[in-house]
Amino acid sequence: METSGHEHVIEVTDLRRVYGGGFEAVRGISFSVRPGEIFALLGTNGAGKTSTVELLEGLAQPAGGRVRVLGHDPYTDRAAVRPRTGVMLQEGGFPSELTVAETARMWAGCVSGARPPAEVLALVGLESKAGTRVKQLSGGQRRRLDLALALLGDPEVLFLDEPSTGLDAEGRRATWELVSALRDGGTTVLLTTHYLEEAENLADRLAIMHEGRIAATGTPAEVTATEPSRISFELPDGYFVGDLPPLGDLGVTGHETDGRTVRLRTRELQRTATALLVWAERARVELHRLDVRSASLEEAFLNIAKNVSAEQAGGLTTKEYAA
Ligand SMILES: Nc1ncnc2c1ncn2[C@@H]1O[C@H](COP(=O)(O)OP(=O)(O)OP(=O)(O)O)[C@@H](O)[C@H]1O
Repeated sequence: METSGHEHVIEVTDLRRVYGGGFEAVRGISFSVRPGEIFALLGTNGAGKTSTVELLEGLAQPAGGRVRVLGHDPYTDRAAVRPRTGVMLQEGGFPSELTVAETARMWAGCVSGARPPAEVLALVGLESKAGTRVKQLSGGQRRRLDLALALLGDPEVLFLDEPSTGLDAEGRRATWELVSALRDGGTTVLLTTHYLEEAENLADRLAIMHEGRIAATGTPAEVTATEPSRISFELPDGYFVGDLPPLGDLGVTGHETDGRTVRLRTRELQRTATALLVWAERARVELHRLDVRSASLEEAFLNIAKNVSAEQAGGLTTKEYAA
């Protein structure tokens, strides 16, 4: 892919966005997206995801910092960037009286070298709705039409703002498969989402935004690894926590008990679980209701949001985990 000699398709450096009333929605964020990568911006409501994506799409000028898409400034060099990008906004806002096919044809007229409208409608599974008026589509079908239109120009870079909001589970999975297939074909994708499962399933790398800043970034596994794994089990009859091997020696970083149930936190899941099972084997006891699991992206997300808020409440600046 030709990226004007740039290794990254999207480069964001110390980006800031300030709205009319002086509100700073994006407070100096940096990240980059490599060719053929799916990068997800996650965040709480009002975190600044849409404000950021609009800057990447060249819809507004940053208050500070720098954006490059395919090596160009998307705002001042819009003519160079726009034909090579596809954009799916949160609200498509199409004339509701037109049919799906008419909408796709109208949109294709605005795109140079557009793919046949029927082809993109088939890609998103809307071919049977070609003759249906847009106002008669369900919310999920409208989202799929938005996606079809973003694909008309066969873009090198695709911006998807909450692509699966309003879709049912099947529609969401179909969208994930399509976006993955586009990535496998070389398209670079930047998406925003509220769905942690979506980021976990789709994203090669992600950034978690909170109150205008990036609180964590990396692969889903790297971000998840910031949280400890958990092991829980029921103490065997006649045993107490003090009968277990010294928990510190097992790599346990914290524990709590609730009646007979013991919950351990560890950053060395395999070592802790193995030591615990070896102990149980030697003691000839069964650990009932044993549950061993890595942290989920959801736990990492909730804790990051909580910790950042707590730091800010304490007057500290947000910790940047950004790589
Ligand atoms: N035009 C505007 N004028 C003033 N403030 C705005 C404007 N647009 C957005 N904001 C504020 O900027 C902040 C970030 O909004 P943004 O829409 O970027 O967040 P988001 O992460 O996309 O949220 P959501 O997940 O709810 O869509 C919010 O506090 C919002 O109220």
